Amino acid sequence: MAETQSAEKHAPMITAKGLVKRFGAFTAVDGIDVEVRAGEAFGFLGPNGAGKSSTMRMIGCVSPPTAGSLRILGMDPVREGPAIRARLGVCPQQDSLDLELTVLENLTVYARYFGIPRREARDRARELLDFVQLSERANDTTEPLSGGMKRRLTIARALINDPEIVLLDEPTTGLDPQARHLVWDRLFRLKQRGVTLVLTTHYMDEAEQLCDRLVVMDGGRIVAEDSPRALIEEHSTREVVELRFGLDPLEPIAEKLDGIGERVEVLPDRILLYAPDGDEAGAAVTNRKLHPSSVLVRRSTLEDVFLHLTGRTLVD
Ligand SMILES: Nc1ncnc2c1ncn2[C@@H]1O[C@H](COP(=O)(O)OP(=O)(O)OP(=O)(O)O)[C@@H](O)[C@H]1O
Repeated sequence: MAETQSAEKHAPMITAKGLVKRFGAFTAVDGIDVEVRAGEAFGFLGPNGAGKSSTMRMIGCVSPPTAGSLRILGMDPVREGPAIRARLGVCPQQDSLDLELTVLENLTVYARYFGIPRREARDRARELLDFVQLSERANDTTEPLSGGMKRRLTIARALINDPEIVLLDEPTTGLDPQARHLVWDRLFRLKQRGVTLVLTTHYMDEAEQLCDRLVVMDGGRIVAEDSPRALIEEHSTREVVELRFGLDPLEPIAEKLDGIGERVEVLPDRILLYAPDGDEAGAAVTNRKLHPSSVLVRRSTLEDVFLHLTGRTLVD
């Protein structure tokens, strides 16, 4: 018995092997392998169209896989969808709140889908509004809430059934920086409570802030998988020098940087010089009598990892 419990405790929450989603002749998810462990925050990072939402919808048991295998909490999403959904919280990309209901009612009405008794639903709703810092708005209609408040309410709603896994599809897209930080803070606290978080994002800073591990997706495939730090160590240098040269053509300038740092990338508006020591690389540029209009030395990010792996930027 103890052995079974221990095995269950360490069993992955989600396992996908060779998972495929096709829409007609188009392959949106092209044979991905993923394992999400209990208590971690796991991310799918990639640009628009990478196949992140299609993957999330399969995990959320609303879209059947075309091929491959998928197990969620040890169950099959096609045959055991309702049993899985009872233990999942889902925060979709578009808020789907009932704008005419009050903030509190959005939670209590949703609780009915899970058969939560009225009184318990009310208590839990109040507790969750406290958690997402919306208690003061409990009896207001939902419509006039700001985007950030609506997103926090959607997160609270996803928690009404006390889920073991919470799926968040682009949790902060469209929010201003302050609202994003508030959402990140709540999600971080949720993780501290032991809830497993699975999120998609095309913001590299969000992935770095929240994810213990992530997969980088592009064109329906996984191009890399690890912790944010390990991905940066493996696929980039410690520092990056961003060089701008006004309107001068950049390719001929980039050729003159040969031998400085480890790698050069030319973007439409700037040159990125990858080097362990950015200041040293910046000085070497000046020594070659090149005169950039601006020089910025920064640490490598997941954006640099994505650029290195795919040759493209995450957010155009
Ligand atoms: N129901 C559908 N029918 C046809 N094609 C679809 C459908 N859903 C998604 N796709 C296509 O599959 C590809 C992957 O879409 P998906 O929404 O999974 O990407 P994503 O990485 O989540 O991007 P986004 O951030 O835009 O949601 C896209 O090219 C999209 O147009």
